[in-house]
Amino acid sequence: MELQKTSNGHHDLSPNRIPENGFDALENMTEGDNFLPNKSNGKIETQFTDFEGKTSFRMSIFNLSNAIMGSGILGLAYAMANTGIILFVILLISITVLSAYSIHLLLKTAGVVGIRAYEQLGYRAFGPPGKILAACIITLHNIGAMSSYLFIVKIELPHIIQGLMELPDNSTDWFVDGRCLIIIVSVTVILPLAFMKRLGYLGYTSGFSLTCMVFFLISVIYKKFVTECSLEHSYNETGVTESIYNSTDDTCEAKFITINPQTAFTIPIMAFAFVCHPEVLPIYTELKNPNKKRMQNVANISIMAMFVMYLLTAIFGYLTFYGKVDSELLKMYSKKDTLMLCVRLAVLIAVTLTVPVVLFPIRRAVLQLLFPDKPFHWVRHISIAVCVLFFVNLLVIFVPNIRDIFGFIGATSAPSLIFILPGIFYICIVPEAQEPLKSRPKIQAIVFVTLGFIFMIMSITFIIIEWVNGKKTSGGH
Ligand SMILES: NC(=O)C[C@H](N)C(=O)O
Repeated sequence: MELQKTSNGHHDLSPNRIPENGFDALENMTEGDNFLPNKSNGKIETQFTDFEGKTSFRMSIFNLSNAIMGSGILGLAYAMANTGIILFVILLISITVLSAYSIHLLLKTAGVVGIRAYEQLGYRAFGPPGKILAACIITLHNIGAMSSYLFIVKIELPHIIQGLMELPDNSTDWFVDGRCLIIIVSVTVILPLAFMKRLGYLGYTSGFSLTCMVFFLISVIYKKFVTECSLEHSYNETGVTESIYNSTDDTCEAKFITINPQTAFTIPIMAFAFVCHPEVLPIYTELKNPNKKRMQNVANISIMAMFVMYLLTAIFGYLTFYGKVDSELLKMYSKKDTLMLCVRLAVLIAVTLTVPVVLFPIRRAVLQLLFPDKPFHWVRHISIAVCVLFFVNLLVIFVPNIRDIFGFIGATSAPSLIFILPGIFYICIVPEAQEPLKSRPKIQAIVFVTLGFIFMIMSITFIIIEWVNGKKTSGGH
């Protein structure tokens, strides 16, 4: 689709010129595009004319909640075991509030310039390097998130099939080989959903994915009440159930505050669990009757709902297994238990249905980097999805441990996406005339960015120390 060029060579996106297919216009959008500055109350607000969204408020909440909710939830009980209940609650509340504030910064910045693409905000702030940086961080982060989801499929699906078919644990058939199974799931479920032209179409699968997670939460709560601590059984690698507690151990006691070497992973795990920022602007682009307040409401409702689910899962998961809880909560439940078999299946469905949502921003980033001026084309749309999924499949086949993914991504790209980039974009893009550098919102944003850097440096340092020590104590394995 051709957009009319203005006299200065930029695309004209004025309301009189709303293209028939706004989505193409968004894909076509280049750095020099004009938007409509609209001065009201002395503030420069820009109307979005790039794309006329059709996704309802409710579907947008489902999509954003689905983007937030993923494998991060499985690591939260482990985080609580390594911080204690009080410290965990304080940290979780802080990350929730900061995450919502970060979305406020993103939406406000997008409103000022009239662009609803993370990479384009990078461009407005720092030119081409800013755009490349934003695209790379989004790609890195979302590939990490997708890998962690497929990792769960690789580990859990064989157990479910073995349990349902009552096969012995040492069976070597191809249909209980996690590597084959992720390829089958990728081709039959994920790829068709990833081929959808719009994120809005995934609202129904996102709603279903959230329902599966609610079932998971209810089961975790139920298990806490039917499991006696001293009789608790843990599923181990050989499939033999065994008591995980001994009388000299105090692991049946809940700790209120704990600090140990694994505490280093807490902030990265929580930060990872709340990342949804690459999906916020694409969801905003497709929202019906978009304005900042409406999108902020979508974000606040989604974040609050996920906060409640995260808190309950962490508390009840921790109070079931206490200090022995694994970094992947599901590993703690017996695989002979039919209820937990269904729960595993539900989590697996939930994370599988999240993969296409997380893939959308990667494709957008790749398109913005490699084909910035090209109109929408099915071949590009499909081939990027195929390549990304192929790469992620390869990665998952070689990933050693899910905790390392949480730790690494949580420590690097998560603070960048939540704190550093939205804050820096806000400071650079919102004009001095509208908000001077010494105004309260700008100072807040500066503090926010500084906090992000502190989190990032602290987490990376702790994790490196933990890895080095861990290697030493385990004889380098
Ligand atoms: N969307 C993401 O990047 C990760 C997601 N917040 C999770 O917990 O898995």
